[in-house]
Amino acid sequence: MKVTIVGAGNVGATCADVISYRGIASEVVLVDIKEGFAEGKAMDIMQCATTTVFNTQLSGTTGDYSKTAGSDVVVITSGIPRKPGMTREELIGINAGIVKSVADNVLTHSPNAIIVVVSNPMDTMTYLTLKATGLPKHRVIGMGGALDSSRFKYFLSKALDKPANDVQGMVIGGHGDTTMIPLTRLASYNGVPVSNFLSQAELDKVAADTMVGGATLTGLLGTSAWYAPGASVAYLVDSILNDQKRMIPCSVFLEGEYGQEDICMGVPCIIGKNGVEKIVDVQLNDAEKALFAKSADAVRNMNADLKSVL
Ligand SMILES: NC(=O)C1=CN([C@@H]2O[C@H](COP(=O)(O)OP(=O)(O)OC[C@H]3O[C@@H](n4cnc5c(N)ncnc54)[C@H](O)[C@@H]3O)[C@@H](O)[C@H]2O)C=CC1
Ligand SMILES: O=C([O-])CC(=O)C(=O)O
Repeated sequence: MKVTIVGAGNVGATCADVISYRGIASEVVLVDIKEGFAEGKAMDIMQCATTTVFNTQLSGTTGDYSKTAGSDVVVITSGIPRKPGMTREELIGINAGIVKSVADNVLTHSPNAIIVVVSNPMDTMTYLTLKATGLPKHRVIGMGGALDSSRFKYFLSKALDKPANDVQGMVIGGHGDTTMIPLTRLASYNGVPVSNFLSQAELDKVAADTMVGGATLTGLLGTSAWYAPGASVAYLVDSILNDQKRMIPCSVFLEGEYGQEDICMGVPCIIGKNGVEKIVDVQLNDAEKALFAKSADAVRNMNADLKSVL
């Protein structure tokens, strides 16, 4: 199975690294516009093959999309990341043009690929990719919910003082500092509701920390995060390529689900070899439905800024 990752920067290269050492794909092509950059990242990662022990064939190219031909999955991470104090939404001006041209280039050589959109503002970039390419909705998947959910489980595990892998939970809604919806009501410690162990104030703090998880890391690192983002993309790609049918919150096109139309935002999806195979209705309560509607309003406002590129 072949994966192309466009953007060999922090997130793209980390994703290539995880896909390689976990043997998720047999072939990975990294693409960047910076001369020699993707080639260098690919060579560096390939020189781990005998120490972390993998057989994935990873190569890099400076903009030669013919090398990406026949990809099963294409991941778009090209674009600029935010700096401390910025929101993801402020990246739209530069990233929209990049994402649109990249999507056109990859589809010329891989007309059947499933596209995973990572560049921010991710929900709007996913909507742009879907509208600009005309691809069926099951083949355009925005990655955000997998990452936000892993951060949610991290903060829950800290509050519970229990291993993160014993914690279940999901974040839906937009992938923004104020639009994410950590579903604390449905989170559990090995099936037991976390509300059995944590007070409402503690749960509120977990939710608040999760929502600004990316901003906190951007403040600490000077640019946005990459280890968890890259690993989250690899997790999603694994579910597609290996037809795992995992339930992963992803930004997908809604046509009435969760009360929304003509928008891409995070909802729980079954992800398999066909991409988005099903949207799962988790039966939100009234308060959660109100949060989802508010989140959708914000994402829709952002999408309105696409008029100049669409
Ligand atoms: N959806 C999510 O959960 C997450 C999204 N992001 C977003 O992912 C994007 C990438 O972040 P980083 O990897 O940290 O940035 P980075 O700056 O390290 O890497 C971006 C790479 O894209 C390349 N690039 C720019 N234009 C290109 C083009 N037209 N064709 C090919 N390559 C091109 C750049 O040369 C650079 O190497 C940002 O927009 C960031 O906000 C980051 C983390 C999580
Ligand atoms: O925070 C950012 O700008 C990058 C991102 O989407 C994340 O790490 O969640």
